[in-house]
Amino acid sequence: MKKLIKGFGYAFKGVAYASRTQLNFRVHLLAMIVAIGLGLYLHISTAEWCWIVACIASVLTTELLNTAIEILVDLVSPGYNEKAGHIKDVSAAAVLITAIFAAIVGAIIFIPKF
Ligand SMILES: Nc1ncnc2c1ncn2[C@@H]1O[C@H](COP(=O)(O)OP(=O)(O)OP(=O)(O)O)[C@@H](O)[C@H]1O
Repeated sequence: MKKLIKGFGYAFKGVAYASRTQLNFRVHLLAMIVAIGLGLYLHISTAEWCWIVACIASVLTTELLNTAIEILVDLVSPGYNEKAGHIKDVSAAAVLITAIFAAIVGAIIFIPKF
C-alpha cells in the first residue's frame, strides 16, 4: 500500500513538473477546464461526457509523453543531431494530432448546442 501511494506521489511530481515547465501542458489544462465547464453548463449526455473525458485523457497523456521524450532526447543528445530533431518533431506531431482530434470532437458536441 505504501509503495502504491509512493507511486502516486511520483506521478503527481511528473504532472507538477510538466505544468511548471510546459506552456502547452498548461494550455491543455485550461482547455480541459473550459470543456468540463461547457459540459456542465450545457448538460451534455453521458455518452458525450465519455467522449470529452477520453479526449482530455488522450491529450494530457500525449503531452506528458512528449515532455518525457523531449527530456530524454536532451539527456542523450544535448548537441545538435538530426535524428534528435526528428524524434522531437514526431513526438510533437503526436500531440498535434490528438489535439486536433479533441477539437473536432468538442466542435461536434458543443457547436450544435449554441
Ligand atoms: N538536439 C537537437 N538536434 C536537432 N534538432 C533539435 C534538437 N533539439 C530540438 N531540435 C529541433 O527544435 C525543435 C524544438 O525543440 P525544443 O526542444 O525547443 O522543443 P519544444 O517543443 O520547443 O520544447 P520546449 O519549448 O517545451 O522545451 C524540435 O522539434 C526539433 O525540430
